[in-house]
Amino acid sequence: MTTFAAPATSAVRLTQYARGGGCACKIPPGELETAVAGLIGGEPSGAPGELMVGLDTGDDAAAVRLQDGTAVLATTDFFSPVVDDAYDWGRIAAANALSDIYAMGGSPLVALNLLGWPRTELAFDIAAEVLRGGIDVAHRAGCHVAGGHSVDDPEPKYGMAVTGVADPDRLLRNDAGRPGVPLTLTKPLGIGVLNNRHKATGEVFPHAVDTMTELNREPARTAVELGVRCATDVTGFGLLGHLHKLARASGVGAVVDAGRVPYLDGAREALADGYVSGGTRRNLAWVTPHLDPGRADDAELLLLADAQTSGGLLVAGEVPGHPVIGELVPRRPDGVTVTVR
Ligand SMILES: Nc1ncnc2c1ncn2[C@@H]1O[C@H](COP(=O)(O)OP(=O)(O)OP(=O)(O)O)[C@@H](O)[C@H]1O
Ligand SMILES: [Mg+2]
Repeated sequence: MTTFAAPATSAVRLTQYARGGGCACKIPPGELETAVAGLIGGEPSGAPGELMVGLDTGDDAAAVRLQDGTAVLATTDFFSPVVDDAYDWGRIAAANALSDIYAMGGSPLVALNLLGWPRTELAFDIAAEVLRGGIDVAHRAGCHVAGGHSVDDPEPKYGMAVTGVADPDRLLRNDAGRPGVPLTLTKPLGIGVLNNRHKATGEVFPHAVDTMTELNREPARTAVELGVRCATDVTGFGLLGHLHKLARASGVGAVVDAGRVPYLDGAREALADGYVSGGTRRNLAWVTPHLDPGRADDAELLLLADAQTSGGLLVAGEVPGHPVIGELVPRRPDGVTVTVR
């Protein structure tokens, strides 16, 4: 029998096992789009449902309309440790995976765990804590957890594949934005810089953990009830990256009022102290050719591009109780999709 010299749960700093962390470890948006470009197009013959949302718009989840008038949603997300605490990491990863279902206007139905674990380096009871966190959040969302898949992996990874349902006529799509509509953001930014500081120093930011474990269920439900048709969630590509994707898919432009964007306490200090992830810098570089920065300086732009993990919804419409941070406008002929003012 193999014996492990793995440290006890409380002694382990899980973020030290991750090269990146959370959604900041996503493949950069430009590289991802190049990699999946060849997958766009072909349709299977005899499929029992109609593909309403597929790869071409890079939306949050796939949507298939069944003949009974239901849309089935499918999405998956997993990443390396974003915080040191195993239970919190599990909760954050599950809230993040479920978020793509909410970002489409749906309700999660059943989730499967996806786990990568360095089994000779980290005790499996730590993985059990991660899974416990995930299940607790899924159950809070009213979602079954009914299986999964686990592999030996040099870097720990956790997430879920989630199936949900939605009304096909009331989806929140990322390509349904229209000029003149206000933009609402339902969680403050700054998760990326605080997580980066946590990884570097071990300081714990409970308010960031609270934000990341909060479900996007209520604002999504409210948006659907109010007749909103366009939204996405703000994750690894940052507000600027996800807004660029939404504006591009919708064929519109977008304006961000930088002074109205909310930030978590400590975010500006973390940025000033240099805790910026490579993912955030890549986000800004990717968006820059399509960005009119106005008078925003580099620090402001880095915060707006900060790679979020389990961030809020970016809704093309008003959601009571959450700040309006800009609006959609007509498309600009010069290729700029996002203007900061
Ligand atoms: N390996 C892959 N094969 C096919 N499609 C992929 C692959 N990786 C990502 N995609 C697709 O690319 C698009 C963008 O992915 P991305 O992960 O940024 O969006 P997302 O699912 O909204 O995730 P999140 O909200 O967690 O950032 C999605 O439509 C996704 O399904
Ligand atoms: Mg998403």
